[in-house]
Amino acid sequence: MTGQTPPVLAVERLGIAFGGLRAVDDVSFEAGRNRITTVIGPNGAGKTTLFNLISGALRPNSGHVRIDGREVTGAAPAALLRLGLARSFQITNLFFGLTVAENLRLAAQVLEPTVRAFLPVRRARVARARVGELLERFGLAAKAAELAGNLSHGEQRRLEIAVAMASRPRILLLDEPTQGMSHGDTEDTAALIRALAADVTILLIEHDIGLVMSLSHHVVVMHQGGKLAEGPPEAVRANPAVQAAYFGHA
Ligand SMILES: Nc1ncnc2c1ncn2[C@@H]1O[C@H](COP(=O)(O)OP(=O)(O)OP(=O)(O)O)[C@@H](O)[C@H]1O
Repeated sequence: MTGQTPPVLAVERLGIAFGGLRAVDDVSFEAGRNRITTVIGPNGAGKTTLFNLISGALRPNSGHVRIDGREVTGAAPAALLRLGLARSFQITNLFFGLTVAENLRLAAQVLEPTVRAFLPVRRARVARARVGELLERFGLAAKAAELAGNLSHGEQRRLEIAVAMASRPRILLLDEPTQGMSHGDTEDTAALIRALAADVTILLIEHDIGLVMSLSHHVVVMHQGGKLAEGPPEAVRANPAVQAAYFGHA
């Protein structure tokens, strides 16, 4: 034993096959505490499948996922949320017919002590306080009473991240959080993600290489299910194998 604190999130030799296709093949890496670790790779490289394995949406055929050294492989998403792992989805995951505040309150309800969890919403003090914090932090206070379905695309993506943060997770998985955003919204969201890293360990899937370079502390490159390389952003970009497999393709 080294006596060192285990990494907040560790993936060890993780793998899953769909029929003959090894969608994630023997992938290992660690996400450092309060760091932004970004998974990149060409379409079909296995990034989303990797997220599905880590977040409990899929069970791996092989390998391990550990949170703070504790084995959580194959645990259900709700159990992982209780252990502090939250995920924001690439496909929008909001209730469009509810207001911004209501979406946040539903997600924050897990913070209520169990005995109060079924009390009327107006008495859920912890959840209500959390909603207030999130509205401020995510710049959504002016939209609190607006239906989520009426928000702009950029605001909806921001609300999704706020919903994922509602339970005060320690690990946040974000799947292409700036996809489809305008340049201005992308910049704002990048600043927001950077600020969030003060509180949480972030694992990101991102296609925008400029953003990957400016946001990430650590980059994991996937290719055909396997891990091709990992390291600091500049080192990864300079890696000839990465350039051939990924940056070489416009
Ligand atoms: N449920 C499934 N059943 C069968 N094949 C699947 C399933 N999910 C993913 N795949 C396949 O696994 C491979 C990896 O897909 P995945 O979506 O993880 O890639 P990705 O890197 O996230 O791609 P993109 O950047 O396009 O989102 C692809 O060939 C995909 O077709």
